[in-house]
Amino acid sequence: MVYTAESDPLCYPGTTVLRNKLDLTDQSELDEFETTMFVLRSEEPWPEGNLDVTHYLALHHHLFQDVFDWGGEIRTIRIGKGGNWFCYPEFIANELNRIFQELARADYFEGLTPANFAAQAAHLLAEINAIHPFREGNGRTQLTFLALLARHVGLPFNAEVLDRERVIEAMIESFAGSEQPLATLIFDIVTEP
Ligand SMILES: Nc1ncnc2c1ncn2[C@@H]1O[C@H](COP(=O)(O)OP(=O)(O)OP(=O)(O)O)[C@@H](O)[C@H]1O
Repeated sequence: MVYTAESDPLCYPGTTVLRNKLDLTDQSELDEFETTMFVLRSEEPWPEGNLDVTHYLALHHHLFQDVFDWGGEIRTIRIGKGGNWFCYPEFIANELNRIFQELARADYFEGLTPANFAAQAAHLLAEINAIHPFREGNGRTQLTFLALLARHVGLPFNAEVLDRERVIEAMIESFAGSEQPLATLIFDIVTEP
């Protein structure tokens, strides 16, 4: 996805194409490579972990290890999308720790009704999106982590509900302070069709 970014050492000079392991300098070729590898890696078993920051970073590393050298690493430049600036890099580690401590304190959403799970998971995802820890691959890591959480609490994860436009709209609304569309989307994902 195209970002508002400062001059970016992770890109090939004079372009907005991220340096990658195949040295593809054409954005559409990189997109295709990224998608292929993401799909392959997401069909493999995901890294084991404790639903904490380390686990979240390991998940991103797993999904993007074939494409970028910095899979699982926190970004170091400021980025935004559509006029929304995400967390400044110097605060990302602390913010991630804070939000994942909240998740632990909430017992990883165990034992909640689907509606309550959806509301709490919407808040978690909205926070993680506002932090946007990685230079790329945030949306896909968010949704993979949501699938992990649903599995952890024994709820289904109906991936066919994931309409791209609906996800992005709900995320943008959550950034603006309204988490309800995201909660409704997650409710639809974790309840049987
Ligand atoms: N204007 C915006 N404000 C806040 N969040 C946004 C905005 N536009 C998109 N997003 C969210 O940012 C995330 C996408 O981030 P990023 O591009 O790093 O992830 P990706 O996995 O590479 O891409 P995608 O999720 O689009 O496949 C998604 O959760 C998306 O909903």
